[in-house]
Amino acid sequence: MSPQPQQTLDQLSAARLVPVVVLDDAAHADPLAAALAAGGLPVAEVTFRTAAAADSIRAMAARGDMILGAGTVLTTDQVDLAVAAGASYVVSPGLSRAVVERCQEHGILVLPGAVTATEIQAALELGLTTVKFFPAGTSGGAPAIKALAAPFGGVSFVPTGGVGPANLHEYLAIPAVAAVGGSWMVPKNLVNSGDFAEITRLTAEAVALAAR
Ligand SMILES: O=C(O)C(=O)C[C@H](O)[C@H](O)COP(=O)(O)O
Repeated sequence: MSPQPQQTLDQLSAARLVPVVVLDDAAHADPLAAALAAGGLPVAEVTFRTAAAADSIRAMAARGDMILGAGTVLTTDQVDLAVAAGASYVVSPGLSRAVVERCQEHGILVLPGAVTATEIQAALELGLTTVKFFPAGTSGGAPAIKALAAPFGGVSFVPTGGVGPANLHEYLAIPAVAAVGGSWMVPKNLVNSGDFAEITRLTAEAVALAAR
């Protein structure tokens, strides 16, 4: 049984950071999860950009210590695969009614991308109050979120795309920001070369920065 959407959102808000993971090989999933947990961040958004996504989520879920989501979810079939693999939340680059409604049927948290007032209103009409703000950097960044948070007082945002150590604080300082997502602590080259110690170091550094 998946956790309730609010429970998952509370976990992500407490973590403040959501590592966005692209795995070419599900064999890397368990050591990567171990590296993230060792860095103090047992959280991952495993993207459906690769065929290894569902098996990677399954391998990470088997550990029992991860807050696991599926990213780049574009179809209802991917929602079903993600939930069956053990994901407790789903992230989409944009707002798809079909994807949102399938997540709601499963009773799991869904974070669709929304960067305009119109997109946020569409999310509200689907009963959502948290959206992914993607791609954050090229959609106006922190000033855009502040401007949108004014009329949409009850909405919270998870900015992702172009977020890193240099601008993390601009986003986390905004009360409407629940957490930020990013791939900077899990670079693909380190995953593929098996340098999990460096991933733990980058993760611990990110956790320390977010706590400041
Ligand atoms: O398409 C999706 O649903 C995604 O998951 C997009 C990723 O969240 C961002 O591409 C990560 O952005 P960077 O941290 O700048 O690498």
